[in-house]
Amino acid sequence: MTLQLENVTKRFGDFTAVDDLTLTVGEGTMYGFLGANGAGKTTTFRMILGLLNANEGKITWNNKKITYATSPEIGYLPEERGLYPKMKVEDQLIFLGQLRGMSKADAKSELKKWLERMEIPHYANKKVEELSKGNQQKIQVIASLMHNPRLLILDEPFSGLDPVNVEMLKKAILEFRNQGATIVFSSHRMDHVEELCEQLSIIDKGKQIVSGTLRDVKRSFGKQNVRIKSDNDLTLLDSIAGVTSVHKSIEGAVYQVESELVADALLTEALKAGPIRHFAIEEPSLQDIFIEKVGKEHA
Ligand SMILES: Nc1ncnc2c1ncn2[C@@H]1O[C@H](COP(=O)(O)OP(=O)(O)OP(=O)(O)O)[C@@H](O)[C@H]1O
Repeated sequence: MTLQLENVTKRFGDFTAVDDLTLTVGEGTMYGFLGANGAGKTTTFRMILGLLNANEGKITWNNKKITYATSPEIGYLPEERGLYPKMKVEDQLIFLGQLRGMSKADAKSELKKWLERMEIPHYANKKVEELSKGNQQKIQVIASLMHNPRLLILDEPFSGLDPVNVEMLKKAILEFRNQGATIVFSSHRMDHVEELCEQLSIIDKGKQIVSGTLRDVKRSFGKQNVRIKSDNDLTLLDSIAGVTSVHKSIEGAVYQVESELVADALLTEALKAGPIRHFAIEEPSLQDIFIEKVGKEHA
């Protein structure tokens, strides 16, 4: 059960929102789809779901085009709210479950399970508009998962959720992954992507600028971070050749470096200033990679 996008392009008039995008997401894979605001993520999701037609290229799920007939296999969590504010939670979820091919009885029993799992069973008979933003997001999450889809397209799934609910949702998504579902999700939270995704793409102005496994993306970035905790003045370290950026904090600083030789030079210089409390060479974070790649493209 593979999702495949081949040379997909979407134009709105003269404007190209998605430009020649190719990617493959295999069964049991969690795929991070990253990009700055307006990069083309939601447009891509809408094309995958058949809500928008691509101008060029081909999109297939399990070697077939996604159509209304495929809809029971697909769970889509849109970024914008897609619930009826005046409708009761239970009625809403039954309605949405039925649209995904569930019987009324199945929808009823599944929604009950999910409301309990998400720790909001007492909201079943409330109108959606009476719920907080985060709880509305949980209802939307339930609507996208309750029919047990095999392909999950999640647009900013953690948006508006508190840390406890973020963990609850991560656990649920991971269970789907472990049962072999194919999952694509967008997020502006790089730490979530780093924690959950084996593979990822970064798109910028519709173009794919990075793609691959998390490990390969980090390796090919080429730079590392050196973290030093010290109570001494480390200003002299900022100008060492090969230091490409510096982030200072109360505890010390993190230096992005081009090689381990530069890390040696930083250690030597830091010790000249006095004792240090911590020294570590770390792999770059996805946040570092995103900021450098997307930032450079914008420059
Ligand atoms: N129906 C439309 N008509 C014209 N332009 C559109 C339309 N839909 C999207 N766009 C444009 O296409 C670009 C990509 O938008 P899209 O919503 O896919 O970005 P995104 O990556 O999801 O952004 P965000 O992170 O802000 O949600 C934007 O410049 C947007 O203005």
